[in-house]
Order: sequence, then structure tokens, then C-alpha cells
Amino acid sequence: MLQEEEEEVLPLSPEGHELPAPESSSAPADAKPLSPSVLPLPPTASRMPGAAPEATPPPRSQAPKSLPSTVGVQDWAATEHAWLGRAFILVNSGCIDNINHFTQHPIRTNKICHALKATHSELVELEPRCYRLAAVVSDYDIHPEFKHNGFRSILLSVWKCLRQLQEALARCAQERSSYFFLSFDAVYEQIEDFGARMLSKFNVLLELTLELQAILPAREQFVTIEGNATAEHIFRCGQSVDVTCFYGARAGFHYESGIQHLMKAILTAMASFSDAYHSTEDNQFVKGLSSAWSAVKYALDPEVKAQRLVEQMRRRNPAFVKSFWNLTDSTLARNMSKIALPSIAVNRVLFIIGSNLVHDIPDGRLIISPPIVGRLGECRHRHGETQPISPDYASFLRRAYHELFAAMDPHELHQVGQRVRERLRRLPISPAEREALESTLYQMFELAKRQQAAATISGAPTSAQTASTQPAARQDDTVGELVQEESVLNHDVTNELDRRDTDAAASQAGAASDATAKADADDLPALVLDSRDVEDMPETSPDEVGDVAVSIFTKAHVGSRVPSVSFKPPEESAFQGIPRFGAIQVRLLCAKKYTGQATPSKKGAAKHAIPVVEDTNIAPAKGLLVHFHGGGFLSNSSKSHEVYLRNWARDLDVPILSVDYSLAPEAQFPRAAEECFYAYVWALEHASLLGTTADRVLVAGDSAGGNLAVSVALRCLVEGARAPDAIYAFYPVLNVKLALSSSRMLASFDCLLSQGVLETCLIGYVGKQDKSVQDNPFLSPFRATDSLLARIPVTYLVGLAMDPLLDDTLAFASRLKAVGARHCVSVLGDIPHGCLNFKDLTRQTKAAYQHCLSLLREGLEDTAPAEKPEWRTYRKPLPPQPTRGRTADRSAEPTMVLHGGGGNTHVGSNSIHTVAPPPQPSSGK
Ligand SMILES: CCCCCCCC/C=C\CCCCCCCC(=O)O[C@H]1CC[C@@]2(C)C(=CC[C@H]3[C@@H]4CC[C@H]([C@H](C)CCCC(C)C)[C@@]4(C)CC[C@@H]32)C1
Repeated sequence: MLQEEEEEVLPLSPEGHELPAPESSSAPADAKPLSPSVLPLPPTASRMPGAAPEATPPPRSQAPKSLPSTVGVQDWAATEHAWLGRAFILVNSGCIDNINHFTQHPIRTNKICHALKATHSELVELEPRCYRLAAVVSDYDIHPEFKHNGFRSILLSVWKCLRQLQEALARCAQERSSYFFLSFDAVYEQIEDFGARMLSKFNVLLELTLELQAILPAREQFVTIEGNATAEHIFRCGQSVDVTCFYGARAGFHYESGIQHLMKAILTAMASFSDAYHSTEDNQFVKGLSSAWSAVKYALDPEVKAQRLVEQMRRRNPAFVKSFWNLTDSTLARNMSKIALPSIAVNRVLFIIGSNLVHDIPDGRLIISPPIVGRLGECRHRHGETQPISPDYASFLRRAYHELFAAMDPHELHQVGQRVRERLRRLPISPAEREALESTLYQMFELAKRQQAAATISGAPTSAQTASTQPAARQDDTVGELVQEESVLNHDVTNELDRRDTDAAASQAGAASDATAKADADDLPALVLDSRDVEDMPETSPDEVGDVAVSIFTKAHVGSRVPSVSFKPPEESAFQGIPRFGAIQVRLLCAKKYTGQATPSKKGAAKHAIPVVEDTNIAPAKGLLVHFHGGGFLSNSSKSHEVYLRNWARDLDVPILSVDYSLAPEAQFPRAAEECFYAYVWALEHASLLGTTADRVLVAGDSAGGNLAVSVALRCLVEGARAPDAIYAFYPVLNVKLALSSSRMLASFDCLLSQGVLETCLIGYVGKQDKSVQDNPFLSPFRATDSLLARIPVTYLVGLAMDPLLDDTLAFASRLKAVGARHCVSVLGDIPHGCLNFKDLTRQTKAAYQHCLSLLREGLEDTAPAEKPEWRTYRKPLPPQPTRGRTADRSAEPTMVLHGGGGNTHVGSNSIHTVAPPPQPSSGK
């Protein structure tokens, strides 16, 4: 039984280790592999031509000394990659066969012959390079039975290219003798693209990859670029290689066919968006029209599109990347998603107003302060000058905040206000800081007052009142306030909170608080410096920086601001305001209305009134899922990720709280990480408002969100907060550093995460911060210390074989293994980064969704395998699919899941065993 299953667990090798029959029904009957011995050599093709195919930056090294200039089938047979060797033989013979034919039967144009010869010379160069790599790939597996690493993925990509080349060669062989060689142009283009052009780039990339392999110690994934001459060289070459051939008609060649169309569509959209973005046209309508026209133009001419894209990616412009990716948040996309996505009972944006959280832990209480908005150390005054912020500033602000919100009643608030003001007078700070603080305090004071008044009316306890029932917490207990927000599309949420403040004050505080308010305002004249209404304040306009800086309770989520497809470049970012506290935007998604959940106020109440707690018949859920969306830290939102969140809410039947953390580059690290942590603790403390008992709490995120999920868990360990019961990181980035890895080499032809885009995200999120920040475990969990990682809760990692970030997953899994932390890592094939966002589009992405879902279930129900030590490998069955008479595409089949054991046991390779997958409750599989 074990043996049988072991056989099932194949590494990510392509279909049957052979090039499959060409997909086209016109496949030649004689497209059988030819034996190398019967291959005639073309007259022009030497086995090792010296000429480089194109002027590309990296110098081509000589053939490896240890290798013969040709690689025979028997050489390949000794490696695990015999299938790649066979592909080379097949393509090589197809190439030679066609060359021979066209040499003997010249046709009116010899361009196809040129293409074939060029292809052949690329092939003979590429084969030994691949062979060299194939001989060492297994050194980089994180486990002998878990055959995944970036080097393997590169070889697989070569194979995918060869497969499509072979298809063209076979078609050519079949049709070349026909009088009407109708598909001549198509065949020629296919040979030219996959052969002459792509193989030549693969030659360059393989050469760079081999250089990388030479400096990468076995079993390691990363090499830091800085300070390593070879790595720097590889990196620079990677930047300058002309990769246009990967972004044109053949974009996404390494994915399954359904995904290829999608990638091409996204790239067309990106190219035309780029045109519109950089156009000087003012009229939005004309801009829209010209963009639609360029989309048509690019769809018809993929070559021009590719050039445009490569040029755009090289610019490394975070604002552009952000604007384009944020199209998913556009009104159009939102409306479309509203129609297409399943409906759920609760889908609501909430704001958590930052205040000190009191978090009960077994050893006592923990006070978690809200993240500070804006960068410490720098203050841009509204009159323009920039000056440093004194360290006293933040501590004063925190303390004042804490005191004001702990006040029990208007009288006490009044007294606290005076005390704070007195302290401020004595504080040795600059006039600009003083001015900002005074204004900030004024707003805090106003808010605290409204909170008290609103609580008096609604009967809900204020933070201070809550505290009064718990004397021990009296000092610090201020409950983060929850503000319900609209569900109206295209509602600008930026000023939601401010409006809510005004509305709530007007409608709820009413006359009862008016007198107090007046008295307080009179008593605190020094705090009233800038009481201008903040409602219509643009968030990132440079001119308004001063104003933005002093408005403490505007929404913290400053990133995603492209409410409609306006094609307008965002204003230059100027979010360098004076540190302040900000409200954190979150979205609550539930399939049901659980009892005790905070729901919108009753009909007729002010729109932004404080939500009420409702009784329904549905008992609170036991679990809670706190989610962080991806988007390269620059873009996207909980809304754009509803594509799968709504399904999760239904399929998992737990409330999901998705955090709309602040986005880069306006808010750089550590803002997002801090906000996520704060929102997580807030959710624990207010679980009942979310409709859950929070018996089991999971954190999950995809991509950049996966990074934040792990970061939150690590911060829990460091701060002593209750750690989540399980962590889920789907294709995460875990080493946010300018570092090379084998899978990052895939960025050269990745449609979504090209090298330029990865660098852009890095620049956007980390910016010019001190280098030491790169080793911060909250930024790069991969860099956390052993002792910290050893305490991490069970971690589920899902990587993608063709993803440039695959090594982030593998390297982290390998560290978890080394410290004996329980984890589960799986690698899915053939689908692009961000696959959860494309979950309904293809069979493979659906399967990926199902796989992630089953892992989440395992965590929620606590059915993770308990045996220790255990490395569990099994393959998840894919859902049945119709093959429509064609060879089933099995290339994505090998999905392996590896579970790592817990405790301090070091897991050795001899403890490997295979077991059947655990029974999955109604997962639909
Ligand atoms: C040799 C290379 C060396 C490189 C060294 C650099 C190393 C740098 C290391 C770390 C830096 C940080 C890396 C950050 C990683 C980011 C991970 C990360 O978060 O990735 C996400 C990025 C956004 C995105 C791609 C995604 C998922 C879904 C995608 C969206 C689906 C549809 C969306 C279209 C725009 C819709 C168009 C609709 C319109 C109406 C036509 C689309 C494509 C937007 C983008 C997202 C995954």
C-alpha cells in the first residue's frame, strides 16, 4: 500500500516524461521520437556553434569542461530528467528533418529554413546547459521526496517551450510537402518564436542560472545580491536581457492553455493602460477611447505590446504598478464582481478606531497600542518645510491618547484634557510639532467626547465604562470602536470616519452633550488650532500635507485610491505627515448572521451610526479567519479579494475578517504589518462582535498577504499575544530582500511578477529604509531566528511551481523543518501567481482553490496530522475533468503535500512514509 502510493507521488515532471502528442488534431502520425543515431547532421549546424545568437549582456561561457559537447540519451537517462533529454532529441530531430527537407526542396522563401537553423544552433547550446543543471537540481530539494525547487521549474519551463516547438515542427513536417502549405506563416512564427527567439533567451537565462547555482550552497535557496559580485552580475544581466519574446504572442507559454489566454488579456490591458497612463491628454473620455484603441492595436500586434510592456516594467514605477493592479478595485470590476460572485449575508466594511487594546493573556494583560500613521523622524509642516520629529512626540501622543479615552465621563474627560494640555505646554518640542500636537489633541478630545455621548445614548459601554467593570483594566482599557460602513458601490470610504464622527456627533450625541461640548471647547482654547472640517481633504495632495498630518482620525488605509477607471496618474505621494493614529479598515464577511454580531444600525438611524448588536438564532461560530490580501503591498483590497473570500465564507462557515491595511509606497513597512497585528488582536478582543467565539483562530493571506499572516503570528510570539492556531500562507513572499534564488530567475518571463515588478514592490514597501530593516522578521519571516521559528504555530504553505516566489515558500518550509516546527507545504503546478484570484477561470485554478480550502478546513477543525515526527506526502486528487478526446494535460497533476513534524524532533529522511490523505469533510473532492 505504501509502495503503491509512493509511486503516485511523482515529482513535477511533465506528462509521462515524454512530449505528448501535439494538441492539434492535425498531428503527424509519424511524429515519433527518432533515435539519435539515425539523425543526419545538417550541413550548416555544428554541434557547438560559437556565435552568440544575439547581443545580450551576459557573456556565454564555454561548454562545461566536465561535459562532452553533446549530451547523449544515455547521459540524460542517468538523471531524473530523462524526459527533458527525450524532448531535446525529439525537437532536434524534428528540426534537422525539416532543415534537410527545405535544403533539398527549396521554397520561394527561405525564412523558415533560417529559423530552423537558428533554432538548431540554439538547441545544441541549450542542451548541455540543461544537462548540467539537471545533474545538480536534486541538491536543492528541501527533502529527498519533495522534488521542487526553482531549478527544476526552469527546466520544466524549457520543456514547455520545447513541447510547443515540437508541435510546430511536427506540423511543418506534415504540411511542408502539400502544395498549399496554408499554415506556413503560423508554423513559421511558432518556430521563430519558440525556437530561434525563446531558446536563445533560455540560453542566456540558463547561463545565468548556472552561475547562480555555482554560488548557491546545496540545500540553500537565497543569495543576497549586495556584496556578492557574481550575484550582482546576474542581477544586472537579468535587468538588461531583452525578454520581449516572453511577453508577446507566446506570453504565459509555461502555464496551462486556459491561463495563457488570461495572461495575454491581462498583458494587453496593462500595455494599453500604460499608454493611457503616460498620455498627456487631459480629456478622460478621449483618453478612454485611445486606450480602447490601443488595446485593439496590441491584441493585433503582440510584438509591439511586448515592447511596450518590457519598457514599462523597466521603469520600476510603483505608482504605475499600483494603478494598474488597482483596476480590480475599479467601479467596473466591483460591479462585475457584484454580479458574478455568490452573495453572502454579511459583507461590510468596518473601521477600527485605534486605541490601546487590552489583551488578556494567561500571564496577565498586554496593552497593544495602535499603529502610528506617518513616519517617525520626519515631519512635513503644512507650510512646506520638513523637520525632524523629537522622540517625545510619539510618547506624548500615545499617553495622551490613552488617558483621554480612559476618561469615564465628561467631567473626567475635561480634567484629563486640562492635564494633558498642561503637560504639552512643558514639552520641549518645536513650534511646528506643538501646533500639530495641539490640533491632534483637539480631535482626539472631540472624538472621546462623542464616543462617550454615543455610548450614553446607545447604551453600549464606552471603553472607560467597560473598564470600570474591570478595575484591573481601568487604566488602559479603551475599546477600539467599531464603525459600520456602507455597502453602496463606489462610495468613497476615505472620509467615512470623519463623516461618521460628524454624523454620529450630530445625530446621537444630541443636546445632551452639547452643553458639555461647548464647555469643553471653551476650556481648551489652546487645543483649537486647526479645527477645519477634514471631510473634503484629499489624502495625498502635497499641498494638504499639513492638514492631513493633523487629522488624526482619517482613514489609515491610504493606498488604494483608484475608485474608477480614470487613467489619471495619482498625485505624487506626499504622505510623510506628522505621526498620528489612524483608523484601520477591515471587512467582515460571513455566510450567516451570527448572534451577537455587530450589524448595521436600525433603519432610519444615521447612516454612519455605531452598529447595533443583534440577536439571531444562529449561534456564534467557533472559528475565526483573519485574512490579509495580496497585491505586492502596493495595491488591492479586501474587496478585490472577495473573488475567493466570499466562497471561503460560505464553504468554511466562519466569519472572515479581511484587513485593508495601508498600502505602499505611501505607507511603507512597518505600517501594514503593524496594522494587521493590531487588527488581529482587536478581532480577538471583540470576537463576539464578529459573531464568533474565536475558539480557533486562523490567519491567512495570499502573496504579500501571506507575508503579513506569518508576520502577525511572529509578532504575537514576540509580544506575547495569543498566537493564531494555524497560519496559512498561499504563494507568499517571505524574504523581502534583494536576493537571488533559482525560482526568482523565473521572473524573467513571468507575466505578473517580472523582475522589474518585483523590484518595484520592494522599492515601494521598503523604500530607502536602513538596510538593517531587511533582516527584520516582521518584514522577512524567513530571517527570523531559530528560537522564534521553533515556537511558530502550525503553518500551511502553498507554493506554485512556476512562481518566481516558489523559493520563498520552500526556504521557509526548510527552516521550519530545521527547527522542528509543525508545518505542511504543498506545491501546485502550471498556474500563475495570484491563482486564487483566478479561481473560477480554469480547471487548475479551481483545483488550487479546493486544495487551499481543504487545508483551511484541516486547520479549523484541528485535524492536522498529529503523528510526530512525520513527513507526510500524498497527492491530492484533482477533480474529474472531461478530456474532450484530447490527451489529458497531466502536467499539473503532481501536487505533493509535505507535512513537517513538530516538537524539537529533527526530522530525518528515513522517517518518510506515505499515507493516504486524511478524510476531508464534504470538500467536494
Ligand atoms: C532575478 C530576479 C531578482 C529579483 C529580486 C527582487 C526580489 C524582491 C523581493 C521581494 C519584493 C516584494 C515582492 C512582492 C511580491 C508580490 C506578491 C503579490 O502580492 O502578488 C500579487 C500582485 C498583484 C496581482 C498580480 C496578484 C494577484 C491577482 C492579480 C489581479 C488579477 C486581475 C487583475 C487585473 C489588473 C484585472 C484587470 C481588470 C480590468 C477591468 C481589465 C490583477 C492582474 C492585478 C494584479 C494582481 C498577486
